[in-house]
Amino acid sequence: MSSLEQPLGLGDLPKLSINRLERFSPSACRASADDCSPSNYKHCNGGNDQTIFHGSSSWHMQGHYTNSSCNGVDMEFRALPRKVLWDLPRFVKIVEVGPRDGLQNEKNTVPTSVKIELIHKLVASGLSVIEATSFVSPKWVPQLADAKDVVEGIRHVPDVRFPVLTPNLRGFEAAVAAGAKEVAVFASASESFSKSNLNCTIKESLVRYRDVITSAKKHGIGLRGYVSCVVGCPVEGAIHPSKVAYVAKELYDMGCSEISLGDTIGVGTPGSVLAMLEAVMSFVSVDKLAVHFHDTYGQALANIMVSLQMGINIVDSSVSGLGGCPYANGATGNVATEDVVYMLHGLGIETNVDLNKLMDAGDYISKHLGRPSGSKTTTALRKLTT
Ligand SMILES: CC(C)(COP(=O)([O-])OP(=O)([O-])OC[C@H]1O[C@@H](n2cnc3c(N)ncnc32)[C@H](O)[C@@H]1OP(=O)([O-])[O-])[C@@H](O)C(=O)NCCC(=O)NCCSC(=O)C[C@@](C)(O)CC(=O)[O-]
Repeated sequence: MSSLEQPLGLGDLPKLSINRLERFSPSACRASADDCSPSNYKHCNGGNDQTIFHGSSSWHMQGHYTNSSCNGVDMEFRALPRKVLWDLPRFVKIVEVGPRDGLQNEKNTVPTSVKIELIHKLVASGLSVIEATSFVSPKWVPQLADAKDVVEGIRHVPDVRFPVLTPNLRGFEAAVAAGAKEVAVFASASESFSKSNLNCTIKESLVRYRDVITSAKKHGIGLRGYVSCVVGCPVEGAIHPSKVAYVAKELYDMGCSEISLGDTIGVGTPGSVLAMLEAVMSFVSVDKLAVHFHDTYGQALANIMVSLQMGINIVDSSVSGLGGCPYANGATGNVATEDVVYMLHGLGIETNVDLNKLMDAGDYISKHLGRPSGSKTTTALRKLTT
């Protein structure tokens, strides 16, 4: 990765003639950098060893902290970034949903071989969880009618989890027969969306999922649960947080080990997301929660940030920002994985993902689809390097 491709932290802004930002300049801290090394941070921050010093790049957050905490220049800023960033996780697990959520909404069906190659490229970037496909009715989602062949094509790949969506027992059995080791069930917090997406009420979907979950437990199959429309529904409008909390709790109590909260149409803002998370977190422990944002209104990264601040450390995203739900009018793609990785690395949060290789995967699928990447990071970096 060239230096241009490294995520920029606040320390990259010394040229701005804004006084407050100048005080964050890494050069302002250089003289005292040794004193402020991560190993000495305990001393610098008054003995508290909780720290976000976990990146190694010079552009990660430590320059920012060492500067403000050790040279005595700016005590005001020592407290401020800590207040805002202190509780961020050290590591975020990214659940890549591009091959499933991303491709289920494409006008033209993507060939199986391209899907498999995309998954291999995503694996090469370091992603450890990649949602591969769905075992749903091909009449409802023809784009994923080749689910069995996709699973067959990746089943030899070691050390990576490949969950697949299953809407009922029939889908579950087909997934297991194909070799899937992990499945996801998907309910909705909106009655109308449940009807349009699953052709049943929320209650009926939960009854179906009880069977799937019982069977999954018997077979030792991993289980994820989705709640969609967690902030808004294309038909009903705003969704009350209590409805989300109810469905999340039901799925969790039935045995889903992770609950992904989906803003299916991307209408959430940090304010509405916060209220929703607070309600859900009253019933489901935060370490079992993931967030899944579509970027329809450009709010996804802000929503992820507030989720991290709430303690969530699992984020769903889609390479190149592919995606959308065929049964949610107006929903655009998921937040681009490249943009999420760029932001997280800029915050000094580890992901184990190689941004360059991830962008290669994005280029591959974008080229196949005949349109530019939906990732702003890729667009910016490709301009710099060509
Ligand atoms: C649930 C059903 C099947 C009900 O669909 P239905 O029409 O009510 O069910 P049915 O039992 O009457 O079956 C209809 C036909 O589908 C067959 N069938 C039935 N089940 C299966 C199966 N598993 N696999 C393959 N075939 C199946 C069944 O055999 C029958 O075939 P026919 O007799 O007509 O030839 C249908 O509504 C469906 O497949 N829905 C899935 C829609 C979907 O995948 N939507 C996108 C998911 S994205 C999402 O939910 C949001 C999320 C997770 O991404 C998070 C976020 O973004 O917020």
